[in-house]
Amino acid sequence: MDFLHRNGVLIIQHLQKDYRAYYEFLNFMSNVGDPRNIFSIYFPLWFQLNQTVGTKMIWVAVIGDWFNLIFKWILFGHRPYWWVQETQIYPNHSSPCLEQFPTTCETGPGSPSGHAMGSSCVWYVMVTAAMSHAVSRMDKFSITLHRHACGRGL
Ligand SMILES: O=P(O)(O)OC[C@H]1O[C@@H](O)[C@H](O)[C@@H](O)[C@@H]1O
Repeated sequence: MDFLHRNGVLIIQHLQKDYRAYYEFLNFMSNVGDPRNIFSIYFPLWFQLNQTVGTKMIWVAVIGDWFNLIFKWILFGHRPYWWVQETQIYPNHSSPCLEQFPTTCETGPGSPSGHAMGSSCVWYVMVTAAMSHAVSRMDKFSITLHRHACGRGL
């Protein structure tokens, strides 16, 4: 497990150091995808616009959270922020410094991340809904164009 945690810490350091310029964007994406928004914003909103997407949202929240809970019970993984303080693999107090954010300040087991699982599900449902909406509009537009062209004898 130490091997996994060590590599996880390296990835976090890489993201926090080399992608600092994208902080606002990544934070925005993370906040928009926050699963807690499903119940208060996305489900009521999507259910009005499209019942299928609204229902998908609520299932994603329920099934996603359930899976996350089961995986957390099984793995019971450390969070990188406390693991770097507790592990013995960094000699002479050379443990890396990881930046924390309000969403990462959680006390329960950290692996797998509920936030990562939930946000990717939210984004998946929203992006696929937007894409199928765009495709159906394009289809309608091309049918109208085709009819128009046929009507003019082109
Ligand atoms: O398991 P993780 O990654 O700490 O994420 C859990 C948290 O993820 C957040 O997105 C949710 O809003 C919180 O309610 C939840 O506790």
